[in-house]
Amino acid sequence: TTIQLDRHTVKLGLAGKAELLEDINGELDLEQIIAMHQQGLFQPFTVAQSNRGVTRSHYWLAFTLVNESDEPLTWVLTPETSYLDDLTLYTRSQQDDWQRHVRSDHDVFNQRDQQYRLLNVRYSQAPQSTVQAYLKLSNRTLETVSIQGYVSEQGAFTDHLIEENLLFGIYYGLFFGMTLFAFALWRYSGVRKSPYFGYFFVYLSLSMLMWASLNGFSFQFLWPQHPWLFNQSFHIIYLGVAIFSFQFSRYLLNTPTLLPKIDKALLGLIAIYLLAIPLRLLGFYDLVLYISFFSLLSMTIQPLLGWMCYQRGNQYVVFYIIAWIPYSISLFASLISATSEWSTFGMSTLNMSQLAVLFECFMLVLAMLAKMKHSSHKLQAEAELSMIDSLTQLKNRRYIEQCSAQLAEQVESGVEYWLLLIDLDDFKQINDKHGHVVGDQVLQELATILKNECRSVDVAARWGGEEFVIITNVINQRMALIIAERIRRTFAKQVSQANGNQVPHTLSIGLAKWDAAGNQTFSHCFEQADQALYHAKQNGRNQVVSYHAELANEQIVTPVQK
Ligand SMILES: Nc1nc2c(ncn2[C@@H]2O[C@H](COP(=O)(O)OP(=O)(O)OP(=O)(O)O)[C@@H](O)[C@H]2O)c(=O)[nH]1
Repeated sequence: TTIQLDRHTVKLGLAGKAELLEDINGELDLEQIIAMHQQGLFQPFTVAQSNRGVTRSHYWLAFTLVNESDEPLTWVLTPETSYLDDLTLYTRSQQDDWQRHVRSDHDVFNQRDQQYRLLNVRYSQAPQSTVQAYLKLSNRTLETVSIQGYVSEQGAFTDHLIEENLLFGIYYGLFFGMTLFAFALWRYSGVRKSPYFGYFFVYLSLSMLMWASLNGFSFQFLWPQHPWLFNQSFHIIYLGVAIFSFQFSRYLLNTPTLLPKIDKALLGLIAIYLLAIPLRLLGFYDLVLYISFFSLLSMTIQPLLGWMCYQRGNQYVVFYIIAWIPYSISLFASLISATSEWSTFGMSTLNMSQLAVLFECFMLVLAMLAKMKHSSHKLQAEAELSMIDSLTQLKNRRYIEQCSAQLAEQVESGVEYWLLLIDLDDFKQINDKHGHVVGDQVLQELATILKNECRSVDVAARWGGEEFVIITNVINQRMALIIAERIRRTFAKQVSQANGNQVPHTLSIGLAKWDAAGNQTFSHCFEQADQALYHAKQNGRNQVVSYHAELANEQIVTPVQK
């Protein structure tokens, strides 16, 4: 049970080098402890005994520190956990009197010997000397207890701190970088109304706060003057982390729609966690401690939630599932370590969790990106669907309006568009004679002809009722007339069949050149095509009429062979 110190001693664990005594009621004083030690009531302290679970017990560690060098040596003693309430160290050098060093996380930060995130005692040991020590670790309330302690030579400890701070600097730098990136994503990508971003930010902030509390940085940087804030708030922070992680998941995964029953259960859990917050403020400490640990434990079901949503077709949640797996495993291990005596991992699981939460948040940002991409595809698909005519599966009038505006913007000089306005002849009679269903069938047959007669670069659409539109960019009027004439003839030849009856039909076409490059508006061109169509109807139907300037005054239209 002796600890040999030298200039290179860094974080030398007391396990294996100390003896342990549990003081269940915390009533024993130094005299009694010394007597019990002499009676052999202490037992060897091993790593396996460091996790004590949730307890009110106080613990004593007895050990001896030896400085064999010819120089004085200053050492620093630190505990395992940041949230230890009280640390009392009794030391006796050679035959001197016993000295008592009392440290508490209820004291303001700058009272600490070493400005370090964990409580500590600094002690200068004379050359060639032996120091006998009893270390008492205790909490003022029910708490998860891990009783390891570490001794370091001060110079070596300072070097170690440089490394540790660098690592934590990188860690928090990555966290803040990610927060900024997520914020920029939210601010500039048009998803400002998506609630999952809001929940993500709160979850991220609370997670950082929770881990800053658990690793002790909160005492150093967040509330150095008000350490009581930690003891009053940490269960509420746990609850907040759980509440916001579930809210984030509900919105990201869309559980209300995909998993309605499970979603109700999640809402139930959230309600319990919310209720626990005022209970804690009212003083129900022990109950809320267990609820808050349970809330963290319940978070580990989230990869499963992701998996269930994935199976129901939410393919974009893959990143979400990957995000949660390492964090769930390490959170689970941390909780087992903290609340039971089974695990020998000690607090290394907390370090694992800290790394895992960084990875998790990074993957959750990717998950949100994936969701945004998915949503924009869905919106695009919906937008496309809203521009399709359901009866004929041709594009509809809305599409033509949008597409003509785009064509007008992008048109290059020298490109000519031609507009064909197609209208069935006496369609009302077809409906009246054969019924609406047959009328629909005729419209569908015409749509098929238009699809076949158009090239992929042309646009064919149903303008409304029994009127159709084609925009084509053939090189001259002759080509446009050929296409129009081919459509007219094919439709006239193809007699429809309905209930054993033949349904003959014809159509008329008004043709107009759309001088988009010359700033002619589409609606102006449409009017001209409409005038041409009017003349075709006036002139006996079943024909193509091409618009020209004198048309409005002419009685005779341009006939095309029937
Ligand atoms: N079956 C069916 N009929 C439709 C649809 N949309 C419009 N109609 C009918 O199309 C007919 C158009 O009639 P009118 O505007 O008088 O034109 P028309 O009978 O074709 O005469 P002209 O155009 O002058 O040759 C009306 O009876 C509408 O009810 C549809 O989606 N399905």
